[in-house]
Amino acid sequence: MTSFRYERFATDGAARLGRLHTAHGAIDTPAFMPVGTAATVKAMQPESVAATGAQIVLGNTYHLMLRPGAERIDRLGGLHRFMNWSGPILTDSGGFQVMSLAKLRKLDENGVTFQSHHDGSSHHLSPERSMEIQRLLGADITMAFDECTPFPATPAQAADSMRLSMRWAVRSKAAFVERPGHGLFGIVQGGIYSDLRAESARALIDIGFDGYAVGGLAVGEGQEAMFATLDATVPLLPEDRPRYLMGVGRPSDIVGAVLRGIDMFDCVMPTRSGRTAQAFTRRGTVNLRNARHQDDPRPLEEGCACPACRSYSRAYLHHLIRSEEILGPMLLTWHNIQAYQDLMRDLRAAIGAGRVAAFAAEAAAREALGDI
Ligand SMILES: COC(=O)c1ccc(CCNc2nc3cc4nc(N)[nH]c(=O)c4cc3[nH]2)cc1
Repeated sequence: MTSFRYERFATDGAARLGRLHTAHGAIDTPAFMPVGTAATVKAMQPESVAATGAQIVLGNTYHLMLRPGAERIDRLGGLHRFMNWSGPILTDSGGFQVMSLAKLRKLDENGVTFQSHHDGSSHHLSPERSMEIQRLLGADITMAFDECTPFPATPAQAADSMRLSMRWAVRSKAAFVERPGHGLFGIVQGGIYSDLRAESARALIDIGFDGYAVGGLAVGEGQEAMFATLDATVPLLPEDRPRYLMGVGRPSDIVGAVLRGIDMFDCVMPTRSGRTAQAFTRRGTVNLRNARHQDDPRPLEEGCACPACRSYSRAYLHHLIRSEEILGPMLLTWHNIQAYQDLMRDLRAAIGAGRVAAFAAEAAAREALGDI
């Protein structure tokens, strides 16, 4: 039986090269998790997601509890079977999505009561119910039930919100059912305030988790404040456990966070942007709706191994987008997920070679070139 275990192979400054072992397989870190919110990485078949090199995907408690329902997925064999993904799955715990999507939310010490954004039906989430839902889904990595502190927040507001999340972290840990190869991650809160972040990190370490997420970021604070918060938070986290920065981000966000000791990421950007004709390349983003591509026979990105770059021209991708053909978002999504996985692969290689700072500078210089 696989035990949930993080191995660290090398460090380069604060950056780490590692591997996380779970019941459904191993994840090489630093890793990017494609977002599979409603039991699908939108516009991609699971075998295509695996072909990009992605080893773990993210699912959402909030969306799946509303539709099709956690008990239904459990009856059908769990989320891995349901979505035909045999690798590790991490599920977010629902608090963030409730606050960003649900209607008529009432938050109290016990949890959150809300109306579904689909049909207005009433629902409730608490640390205990969130742990039960993530167990029913069969998540390899369960996230503690927390409140993502809104931005901006005063120090007092951030402190109250963080301390609620810490009380919920205790209840999450108590309700989590330990199983071999399955882990529970705590989530650090505290807004952009270093002292609150330190208090939150200490509280979570005292409770004891299999991994530590940095939450409450990528909420509009900007890259500078995000990096400053990481500088104040990550050094306080145990070195022998994975660190996960939730909801991040653009390539430059990911590179900067890896340099600060983050091991795991998730973001809707590559998938959502792929559906709006935005392609990520090493020379920055490319808007394929732009007429400048209509006669361009070149691939989107030289050297990229994805189907879009191997078999099609920019002119064809532009045509698909303009024609609103379904193949357009499919190919661009695949490319973007491939581009993110290639970035993580390059970061892992650079850390292993002790040259991650040089790699970061080269990547920033390439991105600054802009597309040609
Ligand atoms: C095209 O790209 C986009 O539309 C797009 C939208 C949102 C984000 C930011 C997502 N940010 C974010 N996700 C998050 C998820 C979180 N989950 C929990 N449990 N706790 C948190 O504290 C938390 C913070 C987050 N911050 C990034 C990109």
